[in-house]
Amino acid sequence: MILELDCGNSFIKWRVLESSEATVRAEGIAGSDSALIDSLVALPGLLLTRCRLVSVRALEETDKLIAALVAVFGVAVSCATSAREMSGVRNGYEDFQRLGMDRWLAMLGAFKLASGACLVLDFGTAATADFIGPDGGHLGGFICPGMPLMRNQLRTHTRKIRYDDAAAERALERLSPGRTTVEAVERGCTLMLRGFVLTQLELARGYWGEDFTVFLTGGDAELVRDAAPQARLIPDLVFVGLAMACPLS
Ligand SMILES: Nc1ncnc2c1ncn2[C@@H]1O[C@H](COP(=O)(O)OP(=O)(O)OP(=O)(O)O)[C@@H](O)[C@H]1O
Ligand SMILES: CC(C)(CO)[C@@H](O)C(=O)NCCC(=O)O
Ligand SMILES: [K+]
Repeated sequence: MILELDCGNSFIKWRVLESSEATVRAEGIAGSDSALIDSLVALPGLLLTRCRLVSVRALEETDKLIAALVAVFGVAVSCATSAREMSGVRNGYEDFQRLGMDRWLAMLGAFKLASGACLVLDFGTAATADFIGPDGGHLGGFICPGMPLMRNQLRTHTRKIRYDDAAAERALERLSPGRTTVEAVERGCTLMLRGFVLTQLELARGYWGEDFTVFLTGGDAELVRDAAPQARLIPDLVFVGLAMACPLS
């Protein structure tokens, strides 16, 4: 069995594939290294042979997680690393190593699935957009605060914005102007993200007319779905790219 890990800034997304790589045996989201290991240890019949991992965390943090995986499961871990070019995609950053690995892998996955120009939109801790031309050339992208950061900045820097997660979820049943604090904040931030999507779509149309594929990914992709009904919602887009960047054999 193969363990795949996407270590973001807030959560670790994980899944276990059968060795054939054809079926997902188990998957989940962990808030910490130890929570990840607990979830894995609790899986019945787990027999890991390999592990592939992508991280946007600091090197020391990532190394610590790898050491723990090696210690607990005795598994070899291969880590996705930056490249100037891979699978027909050319990194557009001035310094290619500075481009977030999650963005790079999502781009590889998207270009493979689209075989043409694509706009990749990822909604996690940060919201990101990346533009890949029909020839695989990455034009660059944008990074903005995602839903968790926008909401937490408001909570942190105001005195009267306080509410719990349950109220936040209920507030998003509609997007009409809020009549409570929680509605006003949750709906306001959601509309900001939708505005971000519309702006990116406009930019992409400027480059490629209607000839491009839009990909939505990340934990909060559902929040902006209505703003891009033509988009392909691919929650595991980073994992598609991870398998390309870290082939096992
Ligand atoms: N089961 C879940 N557990 C945790 N967060 C979830 C879950 N489902 C959806 N989310 C949403 O996903 C968001 C986090 O997104 P995601 O996990 O893609 O990114 P991340 O790991 O925090 O950050 P990064 O952008 O660095 O990948 C949170 O705002 C949360 O609302
Ligand atoms: C932008 C995030 C935080 C999105 O997860 C990540 O891709 C990252 O840390 N990137 C490094 C900076 C950059 O991509 O320019
Ligand atoms: K991400």
